[in-house]
Amino acid sequence: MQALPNIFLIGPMGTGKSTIGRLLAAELRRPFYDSDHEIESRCGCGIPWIFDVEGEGGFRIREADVIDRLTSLDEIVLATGGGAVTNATSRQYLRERGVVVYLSTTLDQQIRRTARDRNRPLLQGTDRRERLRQLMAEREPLYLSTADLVVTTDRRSPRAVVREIKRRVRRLQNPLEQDA
Ligand SMILES: Nc1ncnc2c1ncn2[C@@H]1O[C@H](COP(=O)(O)OP(=O)(O)O)[C@@H](O)[C@H]1O
Ligand SMILES: O=C(O)C1=C[C@@H](OP(=O)(O)O)[C@@H](O)[C@H](O)C1
Ligand SMILES: [Mg+2]
Repeated sequence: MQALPNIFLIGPMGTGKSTIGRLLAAELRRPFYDSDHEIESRCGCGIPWIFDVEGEGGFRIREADVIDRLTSLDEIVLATGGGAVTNATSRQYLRERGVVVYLSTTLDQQIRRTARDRNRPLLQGTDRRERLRQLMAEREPLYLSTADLVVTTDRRSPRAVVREIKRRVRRLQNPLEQDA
């Protein structure tokens, strides 16, 4: 069976990119990368620290560099951060270097799934619902224009989402084949 291309996951905070990416990579027996984790390990510091010291602009510079490096690899699964698509060059690299899957979810699910997390600076000290709604309004066109596939993660377990991604990516590769 034909090897799957690189698979890049995009979408808003809390949609499940990091969780599902890790599971998908394990099922496909290929390396998994999370751009946030890569940024933190290269910097030796946490994302909140980067936002505090270098601002969102500094974080985006780091993120664009990491996206370029990771999308240059072969046969990987990459979970990007929710704002990676705000960089036009990153969008180009994602589109050119693999299959891009937009994991979509509802605002309620985003709120529920990010409720206990303190590692997302953009959500600290704000009206979380309003902030997430505003980010989605700005970014949804970028998700849609960058993605090859859209897969919802609502009311679906991570494993069910992984099955759906595998099925849809294989169908993208072999449109004439009956679903195995
Ligand atoms: N399909 C899903 N159903 C329910 N909870 C999920 C699902 N996918 C992820 N989660 C949970 O939502 C939270 C955010 O997931 P995460 O992978 O960090 O999202 P992202 O990387 O897109 O911000 C985590 O606690 C994770 O366990
Ligand atoms: O939406 C965003 O701008 C961000 C999303 C985060 O990643 P997740 O989408 O994995 O939470 C992380 O990159 C940073 O906090 C900024
Ligand atoms: Mg993540």
